[in-house]
Amino acid sequence: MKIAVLPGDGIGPEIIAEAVKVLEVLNLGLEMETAPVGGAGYEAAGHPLPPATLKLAQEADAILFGAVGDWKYDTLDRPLRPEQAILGLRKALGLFANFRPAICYKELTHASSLKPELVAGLDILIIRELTGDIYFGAPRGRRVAPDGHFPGSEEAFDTMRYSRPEIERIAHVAFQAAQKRDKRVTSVDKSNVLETFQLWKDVVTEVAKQYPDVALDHMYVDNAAMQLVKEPKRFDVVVTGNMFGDILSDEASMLTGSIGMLPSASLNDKKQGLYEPSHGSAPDIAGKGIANPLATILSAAMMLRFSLGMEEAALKIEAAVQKVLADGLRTADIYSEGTTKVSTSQMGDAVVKALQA
Ligand SMILES: NC(=O)c1ccc[n+]([C@@H]2O[C@H](COP(=O)([O-])OP(=O)(O)OC[C@H]3O[C@@H](n4cnc5c(N)ncnc54)[C@H](O)[C@@H]3O)[C@@H](O)[C@H]2O)c1
Ligand SMILES: CC(C)[C@H](C(=O)O)[C@@H](O)C(=O)O
Ligand SMILES: [Mg+2]
Repeated sequence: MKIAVLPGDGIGPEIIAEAVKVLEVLNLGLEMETAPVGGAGYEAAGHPLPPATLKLAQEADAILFGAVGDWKYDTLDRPLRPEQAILGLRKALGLFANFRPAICYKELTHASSLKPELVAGLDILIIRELTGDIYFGAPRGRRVAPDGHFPGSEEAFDTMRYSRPEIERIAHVAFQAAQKRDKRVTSVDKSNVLETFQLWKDVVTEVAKQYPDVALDHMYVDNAAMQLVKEPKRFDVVVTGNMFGDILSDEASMLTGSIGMLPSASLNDKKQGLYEPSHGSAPDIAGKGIANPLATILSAAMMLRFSLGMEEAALKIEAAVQKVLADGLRTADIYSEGTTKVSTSQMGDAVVKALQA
């Protein structure tokens, strides 16, 4: 099995190093090859997604991705910005289904932003459509007023769009995921305002008829943002569009204790997948050795499960993460009194040790 390892920028290389350590100790015979991406790709080859990196990703069975981006690239035009690398990979590989599980480990109920009783036992699966919506809709661009005189008259625009097949396939993914869980799907939209999400709601409702064993409800995104912090356990599977899913998954991460705990899997219809933490490159803490590597380590577990068919090894990693938390080890983002603060690499080492025990 060949894995493309793309560390990226900021804390990307720090957290990926820990996930690689964990995979190596399991001795699974994985062939891991590293390539630059994002700002690192721009520095190495003049493009955030260098052709050689894209080729490696296309040929791999799975991709383990860190994060891309840094404030210093904010002045670059869109095609050259580091973030285009992850968007380009998602599009090129057809990774339309993004799984972002928000699970609150019992050891972290006190690290959550909510009262412990609201998050105890929390297990939500956010399914975010990942290759459509306003992220990829055309046309998009900027327009200068014909007179060209007033900078203030410049206009910028993006297009929010979904086609019926795009909504159908993500709805099927959500209902099938719910069948293996608590059999409840909440479809999050903004159909009271947007044409795009009226179609979304109609299509999800139609697809639901094929899954009579799954209960479907619909919720507007503004209400969903509120319900997530009021009563998060009312949700089982949440299915939504690209942009709403981006925002709601960051919000949901704080129910689990930290954005550093939220893994993700982005899948196409061939089981090829890209696995990355839901967070970004965190330039504010990069190089300090304090980033939480657990979201990346848990993403590696998802990789073993979904793309490589190694369920047993995935379960081992998840159990090892639980063990280090039960032993009281915490990176700064999930630290609380009475626990032991550890660095990024100490956390990775502890997971390795738990796997060797
Ligand atoms: N998939 C990706 O590669 C991805 C995802 C999100 C953001 N980004 C990019 O990352 C850069 C920074 O964006 P941002 O600051 O808005 O979001 P971010 O997720 O990088 O950071 C937000 C906050 O969370 C903290 N944080 C994030 N990950 C952490 C971890 N593992 N452990 C501890 N704390 C952690 C950061 O220190 C910061 O305070 C931008 O260039 C953005 O575009 C990339
Ligand atoms: C970096 C950015 C393009 C990306 C997104 O918006 O999808 C990120 O926020 C994420 O959640 O993976
Ligand atoms: Mg995001």
